[in-house]
Amino acid sequence: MAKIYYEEDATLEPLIGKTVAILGYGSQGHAHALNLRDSGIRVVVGLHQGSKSKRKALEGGFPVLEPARAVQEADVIMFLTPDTVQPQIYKESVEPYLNPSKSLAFAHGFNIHFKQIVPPKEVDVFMVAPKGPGHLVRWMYEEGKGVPALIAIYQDASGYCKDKALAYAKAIGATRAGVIETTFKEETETDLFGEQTVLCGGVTALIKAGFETLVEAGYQPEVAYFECLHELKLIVDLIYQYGIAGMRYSISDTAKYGDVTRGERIYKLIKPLMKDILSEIQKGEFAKEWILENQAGRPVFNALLERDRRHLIEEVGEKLREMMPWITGKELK
Ligand SMILES: NC(=O)C1=CN([C@@H]2O[C@H](COP(=O)(O)OP(=O)(O)OC[C@H]3O[C@@H](n4cnc5c(N)ncnc54)[C@H](OP(=O)(O)O)[C@@H]3O)[C@@H](O)[C@H]2O)C=CC1
Ligand SMILES: CC(=O)[C@](C)(O)C(=O)O
Repeated sequence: MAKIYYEEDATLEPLIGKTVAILGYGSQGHAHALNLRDSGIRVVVGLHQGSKSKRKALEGGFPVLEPARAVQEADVIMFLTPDTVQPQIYKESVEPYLNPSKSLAFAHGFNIHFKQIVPPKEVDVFMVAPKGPGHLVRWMYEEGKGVPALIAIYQDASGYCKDKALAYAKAIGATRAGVIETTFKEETETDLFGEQTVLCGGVTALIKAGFETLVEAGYQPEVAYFECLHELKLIVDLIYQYGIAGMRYSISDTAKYGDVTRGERIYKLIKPLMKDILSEIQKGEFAKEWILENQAGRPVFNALLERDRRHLIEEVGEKLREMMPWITGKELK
């Protein structure tokens, strides 16, 4: 089993007195910047001209600079912009100002693993990848807790790159929950797989298919919503806290029997598809498709998101959302 690093395994020392440039101030960016600063680390935010996030970063009390200026001021440069714009930012605003005293950091390994960014050998390159949405990274930190994270060391020119990565993980609260060391390859491939087949893509497919099956069979959309979305959180909360066995302890015997029989049929159908999707990721086919999609201006991305935005489940959700047990009762902003 992998070693898990906790608070006592990490020290902030490698970052004390240093400046971290957070490039981007979105889901992860705002959380890292606020948590780092609350942990006593100096933070500057790098945002592009006309950034919609600038107001929020200024309201957060951060110095907001052009990316190149932020990089020149920083000892650690953390890329928290969309993955698809990182190579251009690197070329234009980071690479010209690199020297052995600076470190590059990422929250996802995509651009390093797929060679969209190839750093010079003389700089440290590490990853601190929270295994959860950015807003939870901040909310959990504020509650004295943390979101677990993965760390990876791609280049250790200084000889103490891992100490820097653990210090960064500690500063954003991840060592409160636990940190596991991985590689850029393993994080990239497992993260892409998980978000496509189990988390976002997988669970949305299950919810939509279930909801549509019931509605098309003539049941009320509100009832279908409760069965296929609302209650999902409650069941997943049980799994999160007590495991699958714990969830099964709490549900009825009737539900358990349906789970282990009909669930088995679904499992057998989807596992071969999951293996195909993992293969596409490992061969770089997904990465190539996503890079080309962005070069073309995201036509498929925008069309499919708009299609889902108009889905009946969204309309019903708007009507029933206030009945949902909020994760934290906070507003996504
Ligand atoms: N979302 C998540 O929970 C997780 C994300 N990650 C990784 O974290 C990184 C950031 O993702 P995420 O937080 O979701 O990103 P978001 O889309 O939420 O935020 C992107 C931020 O980058 C800014 N930005 C866009 N273009 C530029 C630019 N050229 N220069 C500077 N800033 C720019 C945006 O500003 P504006 O809004 O004005 O465009 C915005 O503030 C990615 O590598 C992602 O894979 C890892 C784990 C989880
Ligand atoms: C939240 C998270 O880790 C994801 C789903 O992989 C992402 O947003 O990139």
